[in-house]
Amino acid sequence: MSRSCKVLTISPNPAIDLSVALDSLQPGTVNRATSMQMMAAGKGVNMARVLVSLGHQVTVSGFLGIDNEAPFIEAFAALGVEDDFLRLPGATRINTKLSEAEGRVTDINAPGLAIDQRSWDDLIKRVEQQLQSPLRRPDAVMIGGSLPPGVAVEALAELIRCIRQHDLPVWVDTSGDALAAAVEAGASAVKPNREELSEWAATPLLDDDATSCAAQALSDRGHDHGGLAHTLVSLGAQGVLWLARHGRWDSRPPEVKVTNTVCAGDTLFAAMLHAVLTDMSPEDGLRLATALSAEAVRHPGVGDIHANDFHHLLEHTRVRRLSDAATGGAFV
Ligand SMILES: O=P(O)(O)OC[C@H]1O[C@](O)(CO)[C@@H](O)[C@@H]1O
Repeated sequence: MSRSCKVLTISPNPAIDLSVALDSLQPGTVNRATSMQMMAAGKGVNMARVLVSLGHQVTVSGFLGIDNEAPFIEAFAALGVEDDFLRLPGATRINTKLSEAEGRVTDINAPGLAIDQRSWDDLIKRVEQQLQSPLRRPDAVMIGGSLPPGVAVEALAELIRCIRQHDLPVWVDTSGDALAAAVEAGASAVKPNREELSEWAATPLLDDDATSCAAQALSDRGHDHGGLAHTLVSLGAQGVLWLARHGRWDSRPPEVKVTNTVCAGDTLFAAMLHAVLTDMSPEDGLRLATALSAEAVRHPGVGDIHANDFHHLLEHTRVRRLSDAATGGAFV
């Protein structure tokens, strides 16, 4: 049993995910679903699920609308996490995920509840209270997802700087201007996928070398701002590229039947934080996170470490250490 840590996850813009399974999506026609499922979600909530399954004590925070908070309250009770979400009038957004039999997923993510400056200031105060409390102070903070309407990227930067001033690592999974702002504000780790990295680099990433160069540029930019100990690039079935201060690795999961990719990235990021907090070897940590993320794509929701064949997935996940100059070499 590895060490249990305290983690705070913050979801400025959580969501109820409506996962709709269909044989194949025919836009502009009536489509019949084969199944439907609703789940309290958003990146911070999903990451909390993974961290709890890996044995950590988690507090969840962010903003929830009081009109439809029930699925969140149920989920938090089932998980055994501390609920520190601020409540606001209105409803939390519903994000629709259309997953086709062949594994393609179409996301329709709503904008979310508008947040005013006062509410954002309240969130920062609430977070600071936890960071200052000797009993509740976390070992790390994760911030996940898009920014809700009314929240500018400068506000995210302020939150990150506040957490860094308390000398805590802050892992941020976001995209677009918010990703750039997070890096400049000193985020400790980020996890763009290829498209998000391409947007940050403002260039198409047509091959592995271009992806690797852009990841290095992002990592260097983070170092210049005193943060980014970890840059993780999630590459879907191709695996993960990981640039850390102490080396570079990549990984490749075994082939799995893809049913729903929605929570793969959240699973990967949270499992990597677990690996770092519990001092796993880089190879074992990246193998675990990659395998768990592969497990996640087989169904809606996050990866399940208790899946019957998880050991098989783990054994068939390849990890290799990369030299500083190259991406070649044999998988170990
Ligand atoms: O905040 P964003 O970028 O709209 O993403 C939210 C979505 O991301 C997820 O957390 C999956 O990564 C979904 O549960 C959720 O609907």
